[in-house]
Amino acid sequence: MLNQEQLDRYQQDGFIVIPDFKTPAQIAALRQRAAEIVDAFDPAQSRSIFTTREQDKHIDHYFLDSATRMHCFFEEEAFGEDGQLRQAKALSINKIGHAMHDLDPVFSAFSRGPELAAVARQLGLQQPEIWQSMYIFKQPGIGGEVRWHQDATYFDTDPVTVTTFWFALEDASLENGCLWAEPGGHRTPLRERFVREGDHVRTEKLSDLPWPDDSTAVPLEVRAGSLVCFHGLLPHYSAPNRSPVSRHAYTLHVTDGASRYSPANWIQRGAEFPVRGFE
Ligand SMILES: O=C(O)CCC(=O)C(=O)O
Ligand SMILES: [Fe+2]
Repeated sequence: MLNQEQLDRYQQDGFIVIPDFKTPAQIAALRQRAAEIVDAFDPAQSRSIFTTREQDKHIDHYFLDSATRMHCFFEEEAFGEDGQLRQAKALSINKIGHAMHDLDPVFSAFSRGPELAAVARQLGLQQPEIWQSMYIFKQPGIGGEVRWHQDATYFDTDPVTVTTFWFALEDASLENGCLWAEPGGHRTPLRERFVREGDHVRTEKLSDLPWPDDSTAVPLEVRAGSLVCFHGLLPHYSAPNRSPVSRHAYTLHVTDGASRYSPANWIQRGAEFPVRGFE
């Protein structure tokens, strides 16, 4: 799948863009399925329109439970001061997460197959384990920023093996909030760790190293169908989407079963719902 030059580039930069990895038909099927999940979603389930402390607890549970389910999360700017949605529900959801790749046949088919298995192998994942899937809408007008982070913050393993497989389902541009990354930034240390303690999660600061800015980071403007793979220590970010055009993407976070997966990671799987790879 990848030639030596592309693999060298991955080592050098910490990311690689593979154009035309998915066909328009594959993308259409995933978009259709996502739209159906959103359509079936009852906003009262997430309780995210309430802001009291009691309700915050529900939001926590709604988030933690999503590790093994398919939950819809609203954009932060989805609601007006009157507590009502500012645009249609279908244009208000920030993302669906986090187990569609195992629970839904359409998502599972998109998330697996010999091509993905081959890329994972070439990137050094001996025993790929897909922990999480996210369908990110980056809605027109209100699509939220994803602040600078490293994905190893959320998928801590020893050694670091988490690798992100990010699929553009629409053209991603500077206007609609494409990804930004810092070439070579995968050689910087882990800055934060997201730790689960029972029903709570917290973020531990590990390093004072600053995040990149647009003097060193580059925008990853890619066409629909592109696959972007990146290293778990690569700092990345995406800006708010103030444009009238959405920026749908689908992303998988994958570790190597040969590395030790931290028992403090927020997503855990057991024999009742085992973690699977690309096969
Ligand atoms: O799509 C985005 O804006 C951010 C995605 C991301 O952080 C990821 O896939 O790890
Ligand atoms: Fe990320």
